[in-house]
Parts: sequence; structure tokens; C-alpha cells
Amino acid sequence: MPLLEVQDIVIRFGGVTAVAGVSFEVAERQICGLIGPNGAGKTTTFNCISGIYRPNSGRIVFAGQEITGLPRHRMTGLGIGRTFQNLALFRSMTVRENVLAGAHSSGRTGFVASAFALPQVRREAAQASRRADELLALLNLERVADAPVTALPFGWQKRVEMARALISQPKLLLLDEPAGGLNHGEVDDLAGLLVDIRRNFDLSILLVEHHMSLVMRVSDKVAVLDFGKKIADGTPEQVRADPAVITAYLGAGDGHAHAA
Ligand SMILES: Nc1ncnc2c1ncn2[C@@H]1O[C@H](COP(=O)(O)OP(=O)(O)OP(=O)(O)O)[C@@H](O)[C@H]1O
Repeated sequence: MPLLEVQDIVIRFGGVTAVAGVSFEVAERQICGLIGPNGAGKTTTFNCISGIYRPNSGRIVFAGQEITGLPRHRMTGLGIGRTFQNLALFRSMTVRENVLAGAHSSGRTGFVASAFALPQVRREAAQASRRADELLALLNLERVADAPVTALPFGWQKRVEMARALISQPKLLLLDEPAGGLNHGEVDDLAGLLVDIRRNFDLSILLVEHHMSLVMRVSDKVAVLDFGKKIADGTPEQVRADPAVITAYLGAGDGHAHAA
């Protein structure tokens, strides 16, 4: 059974059909790239999976359960974590506090238990703290753990966001342009990190990304969108050689063609 099934979703904004019947699957422990020229519908599809938009039609099934149209605050509890293209960190907090903030939405104890600091709450807090330490180490953020997050370079802030998503132990991690704004060396590090994350956390990753060499390097499979439709779906080698993909990128004339 696939972990994520996107079945024929359609998303319209007024007169614009941003996504016109897209289907694809992400298997357990798979890294799936979602690519396409500008305006192809990648972010809209992504926002639908993470509960920001509700599709006009079609279904989204996660771990066998239909999640179509569920609000985004339910997604973390179900096992879907995400990062944002333009970062959504708490700017007044330290790196560690930002990572721990991701754990709060996944705690099992309720409001009353928290208010009275019951033992279970203390246990959860201790667990979250241990997980934060592990993540800070894995993502090479130990030395800056107590620094204000805004003092970090952009590439590092992206890793903080990834740690915040991982602390809730998602089964599916949605990454929106994680390589955006990174330099060459940082993109190389990111490629290694994504593979490490999949191995260490036993999860699947859906990656929306313009950085073609990164996508082709880390993905087990790639789905390609163009004008709101899926035009190809397969291994990086299959997709790279697909005439429809080559035409879509050459036709787009947006500078990404060289990388396809
Ligand atoms: N909120 C919105 N209101 C109206 N139209 C929108 C909205 N969001 C997206 N669109 C339109 O839907 C289409 C798909 O946009 P989307 O952002 O999903 O593409 P994309 O593949 O992520 O592009 P990019 O790579 O440039 O981020 C575009 O034509 C876009 O202008």
C-alpha cells in the first residue's frame, strides 16, 4: 500500500485551473521529487496535501485514511510534516526553542494536564528535549542551539525548519524548495542530509524543487507537472529522457532547461 495517494485532484482559483486532475503515489521510505516549469501547479498540489487548500475534486489518501480537505493543524498529528519555501520560523526564539516548538503540536497530553504539569507532561517534555538534542546533532546545529534563529545564515535556518518538522516524527516530510537560496556547497550537503534523514527516521519525502540536479540525485522517483497536468512519472533516468519533459522545459524558456 502506498503511503500517500493523490487521486485525480483538481484545484481552481476563480477562472484559473491550477491543477487539472493530477494523480501520483509516494511509497513508504521513498523520496519523490515533484518538478515542473514555473506555474505548473507544484506548490498548489503541495498545499492541498498539507491541508492549506481543499481540492475542488479528487481524493488524497494517507496511510490508508482519506485526508482530503482536513485542516492543516490535523496533519502533524497524522504524521505529515512540512517546511515552507520562505521559512516560517519564530523569529524571536533560539534555534533550540524553534525545534522544540514543533513537538508541542504532537504531544498527547491535553490542556488541563499541561496546566497542572502532571508527570506525563514532564515525561513528554523530557522526551522532546532528547529528540531535539539528537536532531540538532544530526543537522549540525549543536553549536548554534542557543543562538537566536535570526542570527543564522538562510541555509542554516532552513535546517532549523527541517528539524522542527522532524521532531514530531512524521511518516511523510513535505519539503517546499529546500534548495532555494542555497549555494553549491550547501546543496551538496542538503543532498546527503535528505538521504540520511530518510535512513534515520524511516520516512518518505515529497520534494518540490527547481534545483534539478538535486532532485535527480536524491529521488527514487519523480513526477513532472506542466500546466496543471502530470506529464511524466518514473525514475530520474526515465523522466530525464522523456520527450514530453524535455519539450516542457525547453518551451518554458525559464532557465531550467539546462538542468533537465
Ligand atoms: N491563490 C491563487 N490564486 C489564483 N491563482 C493562483 C493561486 N495560486 C496559484 N495560482 C495559479 O495557479 C497556477 C499554478 O501555480 P503554482 O504556484 O502551483 O505553480 P508552481 O508549479 O508551484 O510554480 P513555481 O515553480 O513558479 O512556484 C499558476 O498559473 C498560478 O498563477
